[in-house]
Amino acid sequence: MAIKQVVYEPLTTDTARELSKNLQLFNQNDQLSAVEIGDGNLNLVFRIQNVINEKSYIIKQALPYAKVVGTSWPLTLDRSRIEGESLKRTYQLVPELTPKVYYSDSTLAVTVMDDLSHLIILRKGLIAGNQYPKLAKDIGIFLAHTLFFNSDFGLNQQDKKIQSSQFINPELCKITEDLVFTDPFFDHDTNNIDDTLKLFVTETIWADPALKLEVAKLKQAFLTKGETLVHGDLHTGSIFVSEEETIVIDPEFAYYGPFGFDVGAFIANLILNYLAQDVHLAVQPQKKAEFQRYLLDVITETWQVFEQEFTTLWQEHPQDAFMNVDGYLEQTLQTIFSDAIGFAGCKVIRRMIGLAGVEDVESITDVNLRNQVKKNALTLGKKLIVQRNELTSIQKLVKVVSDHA
Ligand SMILES: Nc1ncnc2c1ncn2[C@@H]1O[C@H](COP(=O)(O)OP(=O)(O)O)[C@@H](O)[C@H]1O
Ligand SMILES: CSC[C@H]1O[C@H](OP(=O)(O)O)[C@H](O)[C@@H]1O
Repeated sequence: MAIKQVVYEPLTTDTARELSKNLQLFNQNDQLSAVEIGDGNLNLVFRIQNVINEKSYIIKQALPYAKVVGTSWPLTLDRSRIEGESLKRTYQLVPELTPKVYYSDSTLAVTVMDDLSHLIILRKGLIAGNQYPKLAKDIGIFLAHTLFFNSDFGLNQQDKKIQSSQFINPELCKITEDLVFTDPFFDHDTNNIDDTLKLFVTETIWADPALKLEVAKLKQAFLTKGETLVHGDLHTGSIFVSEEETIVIDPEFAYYGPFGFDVGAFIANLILNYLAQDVHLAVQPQKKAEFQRYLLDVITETWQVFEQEFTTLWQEHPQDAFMNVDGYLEQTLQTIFSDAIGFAGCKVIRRMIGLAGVEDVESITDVNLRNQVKKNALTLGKKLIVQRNELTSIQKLVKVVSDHA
């Protein structure tokens, strides 16, 4: 094993290659290639590969600032520790859906994990119009097992308190509090709004007090509901897929938060792809209808699998004396569902007008067509937030999406 690094410094391809040899991931004489492949908003990601036998690893390193903005936005390196610890905990619960961590160092802020380059990032796969038959089942299972077994329902309640203290993540939570729950709902300078969309945003979002009241409640839930260890950023860019595999990466926003948060993030990003397909597949109406149907089926099946699996875990692994009380499970699931819809609405809106848009929509080059998708998303996001307590079944949610024009 390597001698522990005592000073932080950002890796280069050369030092990343050297680190992988020091960690004995490879033999000293192996010829290695090293490439920085990070395309996310925050971190460096190096792929190190033996050029002869093609064995490879990923070294992810946090930078002391937010890469998308630059050094003017300092950011804690502790997010790397959180990500490593979250991946390890998740691997205990759902190993087939999580990359294995081989090494982590909180000083150097690195996590060494499986290379998943044989898979594709879900967002890219969906933009290309690909369907993934295992996706809904896998994410439903992922959500049920991680959310249940890290909560007071499925984890010894003393152990849960101790575990929650390892996932205090104030700086990354603040990013979400600002970028998801606050800035998009005001005329804030972090927002990224085309001039031609500003009037619509002003009238539809910023001037709607009823919407703001509901967002305030959802933000309060994010701030105070320490129910379970959530991934914290479960968008379609955080999921690797193929026809056979689904692997969830990038839990640096993990913290003890509301059950519905990850469910809502996943649904929101499927909805954004759904709306963007109005443009991407405009010239193939039949394929568009079929693909959008597929996306709605993924939303439906994910929730149904989550609900069934959560119910089974609740019945088979209860940690609380009240869990066999009539109606408790049903009420818990209903609250998770309405929270999830509200969070989904906030996430849809933030990706349309806040910092850090999504490729599904930003890749639409015609500004008028892009704005039309954004307007649809903003009004649908609003509906989800305001109507979340009336949308009491997955069928009702899917109908709101498919009826939305
Ligand atoms: N384990 C991995 N295997 C292969 N590629 C990866 C892996 N982890 C990350 N990547 C690549 O790096 C990109 C950014 O990774 P991500 O964890 O999302 O970084 P960030 O935290 O900056 O968003 C991913 O979109 C993917 O292309
Ligand atoms: C300044 S961070 C913006 C945004 O980036 C994160 O996503 P990712 O790193 O996975 O692309 C997260 O969603 C943050 O809200």
